[in-house]
Amino acid sequence: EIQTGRRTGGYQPTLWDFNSIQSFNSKYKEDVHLERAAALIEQVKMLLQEQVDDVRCLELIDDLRRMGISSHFDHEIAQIFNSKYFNNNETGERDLYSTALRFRLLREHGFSVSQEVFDYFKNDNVTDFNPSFAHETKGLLQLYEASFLSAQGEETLEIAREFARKFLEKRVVDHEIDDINLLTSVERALEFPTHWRVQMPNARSFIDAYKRRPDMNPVVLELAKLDINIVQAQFQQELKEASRWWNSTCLVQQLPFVRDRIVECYYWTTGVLERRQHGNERIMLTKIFALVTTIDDVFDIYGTVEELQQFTAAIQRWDIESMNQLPPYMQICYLAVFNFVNETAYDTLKEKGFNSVPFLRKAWVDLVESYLIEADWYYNGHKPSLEEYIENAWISIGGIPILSHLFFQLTDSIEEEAVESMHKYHDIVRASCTILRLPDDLGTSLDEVERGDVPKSVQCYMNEKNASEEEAREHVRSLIEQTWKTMNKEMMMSPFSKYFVEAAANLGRMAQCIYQHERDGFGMQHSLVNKMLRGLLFDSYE
Ligand SMILES: CC1(C)[C@@H]2CC[C@@]1(C)[C@@H](OP(=O)([O-])OP(=O)([O-])[O-])C2
Ligand SMILES: [Mg+2]
Ligand SMILES: [Mg+2]
Ligand SMILES: [Mg+2]
Ligand SMILES: [Mg+2]
Ligand SMILES: [Mg+2]
Repeated sequence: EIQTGRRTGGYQPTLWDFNSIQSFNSKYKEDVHLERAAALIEQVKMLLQEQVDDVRCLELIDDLRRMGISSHFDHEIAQIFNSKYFNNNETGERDLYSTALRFRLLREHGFSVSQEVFDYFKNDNVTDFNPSFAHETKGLLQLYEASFLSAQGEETLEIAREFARKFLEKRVVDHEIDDINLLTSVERALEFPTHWRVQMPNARSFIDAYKRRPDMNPVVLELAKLDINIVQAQFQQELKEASRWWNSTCLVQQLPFVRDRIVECYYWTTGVLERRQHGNERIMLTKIFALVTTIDDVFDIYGTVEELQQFTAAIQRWDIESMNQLPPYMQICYLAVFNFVNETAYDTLKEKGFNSVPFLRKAWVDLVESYLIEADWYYNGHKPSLEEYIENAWISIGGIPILSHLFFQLTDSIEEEAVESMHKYHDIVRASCTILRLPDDLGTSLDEVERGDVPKSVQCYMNEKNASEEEAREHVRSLIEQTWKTMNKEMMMSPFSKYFVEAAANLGRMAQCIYQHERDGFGMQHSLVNKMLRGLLFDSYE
């Protein structure tokens, strides 16, 4: 029923208070560890350059990324991919495993290699893959992984995914995979394909798997174990700074109903911005996540319709005088956003000579307008169709200000044309926000609808199609898969900086990570996600 008056979100307090966050420490800040890591990095560079067998080289590159250390080797890896040898399409080999591995890594590195490399493995009337490959577990696994790099209309990759999934699942069920490491890799891929996995939050579990492999390289393993501890020490420093900012805003004290989740906000950024040098960007992004969470809760839980209309009007006007008409709890929200935007815009103007205020302002206005639409729907008991809902909800998830701020942070020389293209909302923005929105609905909408919120994608589909919840969830999962095809195409074509495109893809990936198993790893602090979070931020890797 429609509850009026002040509600609560039913969220638990934070698991880590200010003092516990400030007390985290790591011995891996010391030079002795940094020097050892530097020496190991040089040895792995040699390893990369010595690899004459290109499949072994591809496997090493894949392993380095999954263990979270490939950013040390960007230059060496780029050299390898740009060498003619790797780039030729008419590869002689007729081996499913190496063809699929090469295809995935080339596409992941921005080469739009054609799906036709798989034609050889299809049956005569090209409607499916040749069943003679159905017993090659390693080849099937790489074919399955490669299929997630598909853009719309790439029929062969569509067929590849179904073919590989069918036979991999069969081999798992029939216990036909004797190699425990291969079985682990297959189960891991069937749960989440590599292409959908963020790097740092998954690194620890992959290092665990790597050290059990007979073909693991001890130098690579030592570097991976040392490096994840070194990066943990860096992440802790960044988290402490973000926590000091959050504490100084006093938003938690003044708005006790909002989610106090600064650690989870910071954790999110370790998936979005995976490069060591982007520490300041992670701290800025943490602030955005915290502000979006706060305002989302004001609209979803606490504000009356009149107050929400006033807040929206004040943001639309974007002048400091507008604060006066707002109730006190909204004044502090307003000023927190206003100050944050102007502070980041100041940096962009100072460092890059570009005035980002009009674009950042538009991003925040678009967000609160979408919140107001949802609030109106809720208070009027409106049940939108799935299409009507998504048309607004890809905006109300908060990805637009996130990506707008990231655009200015991650673009070195800012061109007016690229800024306009980004802010008309380029397809890559909508794809990223949609892959952020849909897993969020799968993870949070049951709690949200129970406490009182607008029907979300799952509920809209159930209402519209008179479908069961499981049918609705399956449909939403298929929408995520479809949206990834748009994201894949945009990643290959987009005119934006490599780091921005990477962050846009990772923003959605991290939602899939936070809401894995369709539970709320953010608001409700789901234990599985919390274990991964502690493993990356707090517990050293021994
Ligand atoms: C960072 C976020 C993705 C953004 C702010 C907090 C979130 C975890 C999510 O919160 P939620 O309440 O689920 O958003 P919505 O469903 O109310 O739009 C929206
Ligand atoms: Mg909400
Ligand atoms: Mg909301
Ligand atoms: Mg809402
Ligand atoms: Mg939600
Ligand atoms: Mg919600």
